[in-house]
Amino acid sequence: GCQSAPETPEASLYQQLGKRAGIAQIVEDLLFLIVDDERINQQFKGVDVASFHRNLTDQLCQLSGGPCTYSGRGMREVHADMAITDTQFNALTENLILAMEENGVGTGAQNRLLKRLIPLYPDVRNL
Ligand code: HEM
Repeated sequence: GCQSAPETPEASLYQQLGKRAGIAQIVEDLLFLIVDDERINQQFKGVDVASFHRNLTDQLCQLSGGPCTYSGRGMREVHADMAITDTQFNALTENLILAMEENGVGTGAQNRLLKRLIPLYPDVRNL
């Protein structure tokens, strides 16, 4: 096969997202999209934006193989009382994709990140 790439896939996804600074920008743009999205913005009323931004950035950084440690709460615990619907889950995913598009992340890298988020789905939906 063509296994000549020296980096691990994890390190390369982190690079493709623009390292922690790039991920922080994606999360900032995601926050603006969330605020404008009537399907989900009511869920975010009263949220500590700075801490949400830091924790989500660390989580995506760690998930993409970067040198970050997520120090927020567990996904099930955080989202348990929100009664998040499939429509809302998909709306957030759509906004994340848009935020990645806005930051020039390629489709392949987008899909690799989404693939790593899929295992969190049952926790976020409290299923
Ligand atoms: C794969 C999907 C998701 C991931 C990876 C994710 C990740 C996170 C993370 C890392 C935090 C911060 C936790 C902390 O500060 O301790 C958080 C908080 C939050 N999430 Fe999600 N989330 C997802 C889906 C959703 C959806 C679909 C909604 C609602 C539409 C949502 C609403 C919230 C809200 C409102 C908070 C703030 C909670 C608080 O600070 O009290 N999340 N999420």
